[in-house]
Amino acid sequence: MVVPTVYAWAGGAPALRRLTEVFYARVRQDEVLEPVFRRMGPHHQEHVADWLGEVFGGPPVYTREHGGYPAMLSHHLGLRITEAQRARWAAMVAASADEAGLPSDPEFRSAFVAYVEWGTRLAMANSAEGASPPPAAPVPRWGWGEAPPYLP
Ligand code: HEM
Repeated sequence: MVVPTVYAWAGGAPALRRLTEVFYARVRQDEVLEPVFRRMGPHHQEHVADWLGEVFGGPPVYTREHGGYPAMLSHHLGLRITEAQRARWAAMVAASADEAGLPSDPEFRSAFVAYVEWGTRLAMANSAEGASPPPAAPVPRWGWGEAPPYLP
């Protein structure tokens, strides 16, 4: 049996759209994150959903329509994300996954939070003063890691 992508397991694009809708509604109410995202554009949450979809093995929509890795990187350069902001982002997206009805099985959540830990730490490092990350690279593709779903 073929193991599905994390993207398909999550519920595909509609599930990730629900996730970022819930997440950014919370961000707007959050004293730590609201100032960071005050000037986000009207399509920010859809673009982040498209990024996540591509990372988790879905179609390369972010690369095709929003500029791929170089664009994603450029949005974080110079933001000077603090550890408090990063940690809040990570905790809030995990909590939003519950409210958005993403799968709650151990395998999915393990893969999901592993990417979120990795991605938020990278975003923070790239956003630091004087950071010089590679300007071009492929979009990461995140799989199941050590614990894929058991499909007999
Ligand atoms: C896994 C972690 C993360 C992912 C997947 C992610 C994803 C993205 C993407 C795809 C964009 C560009 C949206 C577009 O094309 O319009 C973006 C922009 C942005 N991100 Fe992140 N991000 C992450 C972590 C963070 C963290 C931890 C912060 C701050 C606490 C942050 C703050 C921002 C801000 C403020 C923008 C908009 C900047 C602008 O308007 O140019 N991000 N993010």
